[in-house]
Amino acid sequence: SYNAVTEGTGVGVLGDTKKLNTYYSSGTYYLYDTTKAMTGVIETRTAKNLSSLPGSYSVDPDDNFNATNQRADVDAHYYAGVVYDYYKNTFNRNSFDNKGATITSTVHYGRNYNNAFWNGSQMVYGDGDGTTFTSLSGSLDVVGHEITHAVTERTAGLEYQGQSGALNESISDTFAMFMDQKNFLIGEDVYTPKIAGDALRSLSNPTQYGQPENMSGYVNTTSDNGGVHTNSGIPNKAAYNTIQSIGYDAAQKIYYRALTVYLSPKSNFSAARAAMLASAADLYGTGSTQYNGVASAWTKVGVN
Ligand SMILES: Cc1cc(C(=O)NCC(F)(F)F)no1
Ligand SMILES: [Ca+2]
Ligand SMILES: [Ca+2]
Ligand SMILES: [Zn+2]
Repeated sequence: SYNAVTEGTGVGVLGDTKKLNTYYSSGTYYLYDTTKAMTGVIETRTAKNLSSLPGSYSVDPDDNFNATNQRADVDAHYYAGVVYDYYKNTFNRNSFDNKGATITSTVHYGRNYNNAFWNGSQMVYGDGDGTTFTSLSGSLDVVGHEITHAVTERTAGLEYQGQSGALNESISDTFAMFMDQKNFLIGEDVYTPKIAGDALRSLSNPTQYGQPENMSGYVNTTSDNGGVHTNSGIPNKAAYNTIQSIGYDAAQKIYYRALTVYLSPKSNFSAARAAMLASAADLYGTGSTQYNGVASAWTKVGVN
């Protein structure tokens, strides 16, 4: 038998059919995408509900990944490709390291695991418990959020605690919005599958899910690395304000330049405002509509 780049099909977490970039070798099809302009590949694996990583390749005998227990694998693979394409097509960034690193995703991690994370080397997704979450790879904004943690790690390196940690979280939520422009919600496709219309977080209305949306509401706590998933509501609202005032394209260019040129490990919210303004000045000039839109976006959330 021979090896070949193939195109398969799959059914995702929400029951939607999609085309997949797969690979044929010795009678088996793999979720192994060699079609991107990278030195590495996009590969998807399964932990088979145990917790050893990276687990074994997700495979299928006929290149139609339509079994119920393959749905999380299908979406992790498909959305990783969407995220790769977003960074390459929008900013000419070649994977999270800008050197074409392989993107490895592992699904079916643990049992009833209600979360997803970047572990420093790869993506990891739980199946959820069916009440709080369904399989977490089923949502582009979750996949975009997690892979953006890898980008942040290789660029600004924002320390994951306190204000820099909340900013780290907000960068991931914000780029998830840039990739998935249908709403300003995070996780709505996989959060509480039995309840319609809710989400894990909202960037337009952080308070709806218990997050502050102004510096006056900053939560000082020791839990969750100093409340990184709570205080992210403040820069998230600033990002929403920015998009509302200058649009997605200018906003994403400003955010990417801030992330890759101006932000650094200990940057706090005030440093973020300065980084965004410096980026807006570089790209559009001080006093430009974009510059002024950024300034007011952050002033409105109490960050100067
Ligand atoms: C509390 C809390 C929220 C998160 C979170 O955002 N996880 C990433 C996501 F992509 F799964 F949403 N983790 O702990
Ligand atoms: Ca969303
Ligand atoms: Ca829900
Ligand atoms: Zn995160």
